[in-house]
Amino acid sequence: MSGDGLSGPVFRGRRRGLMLVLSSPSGAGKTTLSKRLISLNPDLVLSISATTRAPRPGEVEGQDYYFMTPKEFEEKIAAGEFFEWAKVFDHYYGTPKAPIEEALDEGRDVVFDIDWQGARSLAKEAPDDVVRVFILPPSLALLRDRLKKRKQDSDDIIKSRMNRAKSEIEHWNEYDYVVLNDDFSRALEKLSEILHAERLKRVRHPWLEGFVEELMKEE
Ligand SMILES: Nc1ncnc2c1ncn2[C@@H]1O[C@H](COP(=O)(O)OP(=O)(O)OP(=O)(O)O)[C@@H](O)[C@H]1O
Ligand SMILES: Nc1nc2c(ncn2[C@@H]2O[C@H](COP(=O)(O)O)[C@@H](O)[C@H]2O)c(=O)[nH]1
Repeated sequence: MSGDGLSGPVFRGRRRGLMLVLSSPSGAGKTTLSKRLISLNPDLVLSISATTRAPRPGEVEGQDYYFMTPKEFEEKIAAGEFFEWAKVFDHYYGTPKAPIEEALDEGRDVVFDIDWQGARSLAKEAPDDVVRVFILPPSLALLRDRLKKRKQDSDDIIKSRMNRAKSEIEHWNEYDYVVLNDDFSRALEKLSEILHAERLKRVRHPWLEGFVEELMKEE
């Protein structure tokens, strides 16, 4: 795990990966932030969610989402294939379990772009591994502007996302960190700092116990 300061060649691979969960009202910038964070951190992978909503222009199957019908989604729920799932804006969204478990076991960190329901479920499922960050927009007026300028949703969809913004923001204090995405570079820098500090946490380095035990045997 490069870049965490505790993982020279001797310790490489001994840290368990962490789950960096980003939530925000729609349009606050979590997708853009998570993609930039990943481009700066090769050890970081994005959790690709499944959804029953239609693809937006330019969205690619398997890169942005796994797009599926409600029937396919419900079959996967029944088969226990999701780490968590929720209904957001009247569509199903869910986190496939297998790729996440594989990445964490390999000691890789995973970023999640999910709503407050998903964040709550993941924190319950894996309290030691989850780090929750809430992204706030500078104002609701600027949030609406960003959704409009993104040019990917109809006016009706933008309206329904704005209607839901306050009920997402209401959950801000369930999160470990809150980042205000006013200036993009500054928000990205704060997110990077959170990631790097969290990587250093004692609990993420189980090898330390054995290391200190050996250290204490020395005269
Ligand atoms: N700090 C910023 N200043 C101005 N525009 C921004 C900033 N951060 C992101 N944006 C722009 O705002 C729009 C919405 O960002 P993004 O799609 O990342 O939001 P999101 O939170 O992932 O939304 P959704 O939940 O709908 O997927 C994009 O066009 C993005 O380029
Ligand atoms: N609980 C989950 N929420 C998810 C997941 N994937 C995405 N989302 C959230 O849904 C809304 C809408 O996303 P959009 O791509 O249609 O704009 C947004 O808040 C996402 O964070 C998931 O797997 N689980």
